[in-house]
Amino acid sequence: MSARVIVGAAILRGGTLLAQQRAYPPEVAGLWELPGGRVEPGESERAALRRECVEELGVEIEVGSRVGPNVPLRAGLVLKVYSAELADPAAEPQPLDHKGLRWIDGHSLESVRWLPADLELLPHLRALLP
Ligand SMILES: Nc1nc2c([nH]c(=O)n2[C@H]2C[C@H](O)[C@@H](COP(=O)(O)OP(=O)(O)OP(=O)(O)O)O2)c(=O)[nH]1
Repeated sequence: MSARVIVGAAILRGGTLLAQQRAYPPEVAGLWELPGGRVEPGESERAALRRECVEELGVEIEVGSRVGPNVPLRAGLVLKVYSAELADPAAEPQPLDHKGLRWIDGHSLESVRWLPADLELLPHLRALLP
């Protein structure tokens, strides 16, 4: 069976990248990740990203192209990241399911406490920022 896919959105606005801080489970609470989550059976990866961003952030996004490689997570799961923008640039994402949100510039990217898998993607995320 192929690995189940977790999609992550690298949402860009004004030269910054949106990150969200996990509230649970305890072993990763306080660490930062990209908005996203599991692709449901029969759902496209882009549709899953749009759904997750409505659920987690309360905003619509436009999904762009793939960013970086597939990153294997624990057995049977793989993380795939896509670039994205807010459909309405004036909309303000809300941390509906997370501890907090942060718009990160290129200089701060490395100092954020990311989930381990996301560290592998940092050079690719850095390349999206001025
Ligand atoms: N959304 C997201 N998840 C990530 C990233 N990096 C990373 O390792 N993950 C992991 C954390 C979770 O194990 C999984 C995402 O699943 P999820 O967002 O549905 O998290 P969850 O634990 O609430 O879901 P579940 O397993 O209870 O269904 O992928 C990332 O940048 N964004």
